[in-house]
Amino acid sequence: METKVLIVGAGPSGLATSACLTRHSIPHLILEREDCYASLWKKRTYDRLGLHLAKEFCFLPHKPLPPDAPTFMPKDFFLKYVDDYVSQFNINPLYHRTVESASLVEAGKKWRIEAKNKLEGNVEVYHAEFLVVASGENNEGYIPDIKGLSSFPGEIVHSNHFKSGSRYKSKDVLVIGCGNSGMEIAYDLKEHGARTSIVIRSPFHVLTKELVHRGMSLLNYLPVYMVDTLITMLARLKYGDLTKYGIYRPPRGPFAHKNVTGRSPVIDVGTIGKIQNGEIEVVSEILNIEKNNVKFKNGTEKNFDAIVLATGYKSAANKWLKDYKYALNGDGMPKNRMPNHWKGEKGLYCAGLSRRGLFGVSMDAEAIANDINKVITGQK
Ligand SMILES: Cc1cc2nc3c(=O)[nH]c(=O)nc-3n(C[C@H](O)[C@H](O)[C@H](O)COP(=O)(O)OP(=O)(O)OC[C@H]3O[C@@H](n4cnc5c(N)ncnc54)[C@H](O)[C@@H]3O)c2cc1C
Ligand SMILES: NC(=O)C1=CN([C@@H]2O[C@H](COP(=O)(O)OP(=O)(O)OC[C@H]3O[C@@H](n4cnc5c(N)ncnc54)[C@H](OP(=O)(O)O)[C@@H]3O)[C@@H](O)[C@H]2O)C=CC1
Ligand SMILES: O=C(O)C(=O)Cc1c[nH]c2ccccc12
Repeated sequence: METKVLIVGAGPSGLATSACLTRHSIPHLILEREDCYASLWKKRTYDRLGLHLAKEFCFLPHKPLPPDAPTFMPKDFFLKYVDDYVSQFNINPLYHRTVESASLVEAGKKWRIEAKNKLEGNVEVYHAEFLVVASGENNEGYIPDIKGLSSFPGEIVHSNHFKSGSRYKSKDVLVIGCGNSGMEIAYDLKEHGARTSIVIRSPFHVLTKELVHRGMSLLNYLPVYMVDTLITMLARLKYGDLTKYGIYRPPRGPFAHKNVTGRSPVIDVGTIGKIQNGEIEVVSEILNIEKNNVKFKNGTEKNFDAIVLATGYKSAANKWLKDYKYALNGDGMPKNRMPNHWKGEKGLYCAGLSRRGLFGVSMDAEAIANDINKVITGQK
């Protein structure tokens, strides 16, 4: 099948790019491996997830949020907005299509895309002038190489399959990873009566969602270092010294740290209080696992019934994008630096790979559609 633009993935990035292309009347197709759009949000997030960022940073292009949107939206409120977005822009992804390869053909003028149709069991071939990678920076769970992990006889679940702590009442559960997923899952486990421990091995910032909101608003007027100084000071006042729990702040401030490393500050949902009052135990880096027994670098050891790997994600675009070098590096992330990270060569683009959440998604989608429109109209 021939199309002008082919978009891989019907998450917020693919949907936003589709809406922006439609506004330029540019024909396109979206291929999605699942049976629905926004599959990360619908199928691979835990029940209690709500948006950590305020509503002014969490909408898609050309459609404001409804006036009754709360400052911090619950997941279902955001998903209802996405439903309305899809209807308004009449977006019709082709579902059950897993893109398995994409390469340049016809002397570098076209992209040839192969997708497995999971319903029919056959491979479909598409040709497009422009290819947009919108398969997500959270595409695959990252599973670290931890010595002895495979000997663990209990349940091991990655955070993208974790739904709720309700199944773990009175169990000893170890959460590995203390990003936003690990910290919130630890809280959820404790709320459901699990005896919960969390591995903390590197420094990170702890803020409230209100502090992040205030910081992001101030960034419109003040330089990053000033906002960082102010927000870190307010966070210190709120949380006090957390080093006795093994929680250290990185040398850079929270927004500079996000800009440089892509790592978000932990937006506390109540986990810190549970760590401070001893309900959740902090443990150090893992030395090795032997059956149910986990040994930690500080010499302690403990038996666990289940492990949650909240160890982060990776982009898996390089697995299918054979000619990735025109836009991505070896990790499947943009090779160009901001603000031109979304633009590759030979008609290749990437949306939603800049670690800037939905705000970044919207900016990429608009930039990509405008650029494709410029190329097409320039060609005429
Ligand atoms: C737990 C969690 C909470 C988050 N909360 C927030 C938040 O509150 N605010 C915020 O701004 N950001 C948040 N984010 C960041 C999140 O990445 C973005 O909100 C958003 O989902 C990115 O959209 P996307 O379309 O780029 O990627 P995704 O939402 O991951 O969508 C990618 C789509 O591509 C499909 N796909 C992948 N590979 C293929 C293939 N080979 N063939 C066909 N289809 C494919 C997938 O099935 C998926 O539907 C959160 C992320 C996680 C993991
Ligand atoms: N409500 C919301 O808005 C939410 C947003 N998110 C966002 O989704 C994205 C993904 O977050 P998340 O899933 O937390 O992933 P992150 O990549 O942010 O965090 C991964 C964590 O795993 C740790 N880790 C990795 N390997 C090991 C190991 N071998 N041993 C011990 N620890 C290890 C990392 O520690 P180290 O630093 O030492 O490598 C880090 O603490 C982020 O941008 C996050 O902000 C997530 C949840 C909720
Ligand atoms: O939810 C995330 O991790 C995001 O990537 C969203 C985001 C973009 N910029 C930020 C600054 C501070 C905290 C979260 C984010």
